[in-house]
Amino acid sequence: MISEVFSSIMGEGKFIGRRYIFIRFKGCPLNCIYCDEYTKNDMPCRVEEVSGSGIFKEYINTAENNNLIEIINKIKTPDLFAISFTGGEPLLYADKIKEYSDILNDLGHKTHLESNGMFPDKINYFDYSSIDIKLKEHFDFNNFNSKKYDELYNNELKSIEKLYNLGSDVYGKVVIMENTTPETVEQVAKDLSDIGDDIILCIQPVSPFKDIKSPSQQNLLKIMEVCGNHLGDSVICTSQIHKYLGML
Ligand SMILES: C[S@@+](CC[C@H](N)C(=O)[O-])C[C@H]1O[C@@H](n2cnc3c(N)ncnc32)[C@H](O)[C@@H]1O
Ligand SMILES: Nc1nc2[nH]cc(C(=O)O)c2c(=O)[nH]1
Ligand code: SF4
Ligand SMILES: [Mg+2]
Repeated sequence: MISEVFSSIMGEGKFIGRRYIFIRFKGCPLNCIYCDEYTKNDMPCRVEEVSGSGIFKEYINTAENNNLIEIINKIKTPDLFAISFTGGEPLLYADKIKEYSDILNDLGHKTHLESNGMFPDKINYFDYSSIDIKLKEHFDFNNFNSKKYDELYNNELKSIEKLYNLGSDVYGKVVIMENTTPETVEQVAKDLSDIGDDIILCIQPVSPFKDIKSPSQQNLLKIMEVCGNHLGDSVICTSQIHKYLGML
């Protein structure tokens, strides 16, 4: 179920720079061509021994609440902002994560969901939530047809709306690549603004991955501007700072 637990700086999205504990869950039904975590799905579970040390101990099973909660108590730090449930796709384990997040909230911690939004029916309340809005170009279209994509996109909007209505501090994130067009992302911004014009859209230039390249400065800025037509200044560029810092 869990592939790793570690403490680091939030490297993406609206809360970039904040101290987090990340709980990464295994497995994902999607296969985004840029995904930098896909290979972790078949790793044995590893848990950081000392907060931020990057020194891990392998565990066979952290599925028990007391074990995971114990681990969090051991690696939490005074600057801890929130605990992220990520993956893979964490909502594959929605019931278990609901249990964990209720315990963590009772212990005074904030929770953060990092999800691809494909399971709106599995959405529960999280203090913070990031829904990664996928674009058609994020998939190898040999196994991802237009009908399947439209269903995914609509589910992502439903997940954002559900989290918004639950009172979660929810934001959208969209990875843009070298050839992503402003029109494509503008549609995302328009659809988000129909849910709530105070929802932040994070434009995340892809970190180079295999032969996938980042967008030019001009393209990035053009994309942000057209999104601003719908979301005003609720548009921010966030690129994976943990990679620049050489951190997990
Ligand atoms: C690994 S996914 C796990 C959570 C969830 N499945 C999702 O897609 O949001 C976490 C985030 O990593 C980001 N990501 C993965 N690979 C990336 C890359 N090469 N460049 C930029 N962001 C990337 C995506 O924005 C994604 O939201
Ligand atoms: N530092 C750091 N920040 C992150 N924000 C989202 C991440 C993810 O993989 O879900 C991530 C990650 O893997 N590392
Ligand atoms: S949905 Fe998230 S975990 Fe799954 S392949 Fe895409 S980026 Fe990776
Ligand atoms: Mg990551």
